[in-house]
Amino acid sequence: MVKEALVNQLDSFVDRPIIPLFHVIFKGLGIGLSSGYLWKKQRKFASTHLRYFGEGQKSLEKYIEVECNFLSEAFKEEQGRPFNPHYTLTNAVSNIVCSVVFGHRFEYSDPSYRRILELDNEAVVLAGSLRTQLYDVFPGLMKHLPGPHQTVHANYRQIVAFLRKEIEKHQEEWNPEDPRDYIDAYLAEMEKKKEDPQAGFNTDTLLICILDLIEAGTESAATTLRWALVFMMNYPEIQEKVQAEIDRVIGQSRQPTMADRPNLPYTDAVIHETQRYGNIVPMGFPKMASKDSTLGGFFIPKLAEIYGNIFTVRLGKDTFVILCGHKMMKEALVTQAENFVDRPHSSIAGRCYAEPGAGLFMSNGDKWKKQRRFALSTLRNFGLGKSMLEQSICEEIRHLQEEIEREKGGSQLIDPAGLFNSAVSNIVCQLVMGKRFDYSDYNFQIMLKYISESFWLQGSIWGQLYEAFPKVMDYLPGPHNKIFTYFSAIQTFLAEEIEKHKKDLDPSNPRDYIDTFLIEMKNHKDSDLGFTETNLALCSTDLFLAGTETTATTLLWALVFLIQHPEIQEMVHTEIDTVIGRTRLPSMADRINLPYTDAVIHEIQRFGNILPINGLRMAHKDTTLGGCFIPKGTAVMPILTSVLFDKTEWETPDTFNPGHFLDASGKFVKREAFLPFSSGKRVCLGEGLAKMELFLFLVGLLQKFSFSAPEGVELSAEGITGVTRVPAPFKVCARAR
Ligand code: HEM
Repeated sequence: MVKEALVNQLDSFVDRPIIPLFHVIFKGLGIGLSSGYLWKKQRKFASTHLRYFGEGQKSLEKYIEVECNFLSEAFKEEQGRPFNPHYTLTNAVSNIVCSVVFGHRFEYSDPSYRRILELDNEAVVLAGSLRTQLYDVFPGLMKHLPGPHQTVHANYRQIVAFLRKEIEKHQEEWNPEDPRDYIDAYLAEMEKKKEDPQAGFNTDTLLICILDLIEAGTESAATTLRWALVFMMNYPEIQEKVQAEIDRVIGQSRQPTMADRPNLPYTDAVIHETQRYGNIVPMGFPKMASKDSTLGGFFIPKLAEIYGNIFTVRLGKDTFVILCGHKMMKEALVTQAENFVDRPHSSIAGRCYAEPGAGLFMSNGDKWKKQRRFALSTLRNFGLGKSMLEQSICEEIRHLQEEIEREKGGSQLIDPAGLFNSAVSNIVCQLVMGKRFDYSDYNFQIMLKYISESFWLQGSIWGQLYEAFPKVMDYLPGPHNKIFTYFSAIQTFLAEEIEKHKKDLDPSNPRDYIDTFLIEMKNHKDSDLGFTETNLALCSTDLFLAGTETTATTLLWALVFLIQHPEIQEMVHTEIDTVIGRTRLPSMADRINLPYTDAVIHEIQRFGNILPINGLRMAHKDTTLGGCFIPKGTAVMPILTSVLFDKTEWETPDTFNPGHFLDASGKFVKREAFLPFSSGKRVCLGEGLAKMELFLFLVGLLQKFSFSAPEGVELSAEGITGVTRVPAPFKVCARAR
């Protein structure tokens, strides 16, 4: 996996993320924590010049030979008594880098350099502690609080002041004709690179570069040598064999050289094993995905190419079994439907849903079965499959068309996200609350904003931190708290609607889901199947949330893809003109006569891939899947990306190609691996509704408008992934046809 990320995908994972603790001092400069162009230039300069002043020339070996003498003398002075070798060793190792960078070494007895080494060692140790890592999560807050992070910053400031003096001395004595060391060479490069400020050759970057070189060149090698001492003491027989080999090959009188290495295979093996077993940088340094290679989105399916279609991933304290590819998904969600029907515990849901096991999305067992069946039949009664719902959607299309006309004004530009959210949400509001909201309704708009933001927050690092450390996060400030504030505001919004419904409820004439539920409650006074008022608010919230974000996001992707492929948009226009014309509104009966448009809508859903990791599932009992034993209670992640982009199912998986859904004669064809709504017993409850909305809204919009990007703007298909994968915010030009 490490090879896959760092070697095979080296371009995707070359950058460093911003680590707030270090950013205060390093500011993205230098070599170790920089990214992009600056990193490339600084790294290239450093590797070339380290080679020039050391490697490849005799001088580095000479420096080390001299230092070895000093070190042996210092050890001898202890006369076999126990002593702490820490700082003598560290100073010796550090002197090698100092010779290359500053052109001189420091005496072991020099108190000022000893102090720098102590400060650095303390900073490195503290930086890895749990309390200091809190700084990375809450930098804004922690910078005002006492704690080890303050020591880390204070230590680095003293080290930086020390290094700045070295640079100033070099600047005073600088002779461009005779560069003595790394700093001199860098000063010359600063003169040369004046025209290229992005490369970052200035004294601030120099300072951080030498901090990087000194720190990395000191701590790491010195720590490895300390481990070597530990292992030699713990394994005296190995120490003896190394000594025997050295005695035989080099003897006691002359110093070693690199040319001796091939003749010391046992010693060489011991050094390698010391590095492996010492494991001094256990976590590596964090790398940042510079392209969209998200775990759930596209990276995990890549892993499937190496590990097969079923494997385990640990995220924090949680373990997930990952399922990839259409065949594995079918085996789990359809063939073994009963075994994988439940959802695992989620700390976020646990806090949101006041009643345990409430709602539609997260509930399990009999309660879920009953509530799902009730919701489906109620939605059917109020419209699905009936012209009533089609009429509501068509009425909403008229409102949407008017809003687009109003918003675009002279510039022709509209911001589609808010409009689509309002229009789509109004359909589910009709079904659940029996009413639609005006697009200018303040409260409604606030709810829509809360929905989008909480979907994003739940999938963000904040949501993930909450899932991993709920007890700690409960007490900490941060954006994760908004998830709960928003959820409870949405729930209150629905609870108020329920109160209103209770006042004018006519049991013989239910108007919507809320009315039907209130009536049903009377038949379930003694059951625990979730027919309570709290659960009504929670189920309504689920329908409102799931019914808004998903379909609106798919419509946004539709605009992105149709604008990126104007020839496809034109073919859809032509088909609609031929079959429906431009005056009457579309109906579901038209779908069969619009095979190309239908194929385009399916391809938008496939390529849009709006729920990349699907809903989580849990093994209901011990079972076997793909030959692997899955114990009861294991969380399972059926990755939808891996089905919608399955190389064995789609002719051109990585291309937007409506041809995936058309046969040679242009007829629409269904595809088994088309699973944006997932599959099995927990398949999306709103699939029928969503399909109807997507068809009617898209055809209604394309009948009236041609869409394009504003002059000079290229829309991106990269997407921002929270729980859903949404396009980055964009504006479009809507021209009336
Ligand atoms: C393009 C639009 C939509 C897409 C792509 C979509 C996709 C999904 C997916 C992938 C799941 C998880 C299924 C699983 O765990 O296997 C789901 C669940 C669900 N969806 Fe949708 N959905 C969409 C629209 C809607 C709409 C309009 C509604 C409103 C009625 C809705 C209501 C639900 C509910 C209530 C669940 C939970 C079902 C359960 O756990 O039993 N969805 N959806």
